Amino acid sequence: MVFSEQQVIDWNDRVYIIISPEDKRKLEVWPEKPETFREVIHEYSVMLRPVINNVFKAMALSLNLEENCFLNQFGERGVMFARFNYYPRCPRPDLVLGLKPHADGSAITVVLPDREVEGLQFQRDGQWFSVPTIPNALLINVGDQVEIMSNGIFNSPMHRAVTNAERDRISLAVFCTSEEENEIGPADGLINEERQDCTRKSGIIPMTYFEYYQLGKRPIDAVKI
Ligand SMILES: O=C(O)CCC(=O)C(=O)O
Ligand SMILES: [Fe+2]
Repeated sequence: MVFSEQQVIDWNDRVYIIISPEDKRKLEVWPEKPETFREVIHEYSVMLRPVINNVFKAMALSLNLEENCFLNQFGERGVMFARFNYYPRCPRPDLVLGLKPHADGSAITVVLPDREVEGLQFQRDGQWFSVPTIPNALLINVGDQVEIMSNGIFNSPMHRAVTNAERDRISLAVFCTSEEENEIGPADGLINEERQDCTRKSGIIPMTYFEYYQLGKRPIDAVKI
């Protein structure tokens, strides 16, 4: 999305569509080719649901919380936004990023990274670490909504995609974002004397998200107290 002339453009082409719930799909903008696209993406979205449910439950249990507390905030009709990223090889990888540093605005993001070409990096203690390629593995990333639901215990990490001069790279990121009507807040049991509520109750508005992204800011900072 282009908001200003000064904006630094990311080195990637993308298709960005809602894949679930089914009645939110805008099929008129879905690619028609390859011909199997719709069927495969439908199957993928159906099969992701139990994976997502299990991840939310495991996260809640790991904090000794009621198993459905994150899942309920996500909702039966939590939305899956799919972003198909294509990063062409780039003549100046020293100057150009595929995706600028950002944290995801989702609850969790399920990434199907390129099978062979590395490019995704996460930041820790000011340093960037590359995610190794593991064919057919899914990478689950915590987004801002889970940082809020877990009252800051699970961090939504900064990450970026770098470019390279030799090979094109592709990835599919599915942003699992709570049902629009649901207000996100820290789960019961996570607010106590030691750990006060660290965010205002809110969902994160997608338009604000992309504006913040271009400015290199984290939208979650807008809801922090
Ligand atoms: O290209 C990747 O591996 C990750 C993409 C990503 O972080 C995103 O689309 O938000
Ligand atoms: Fe991301």
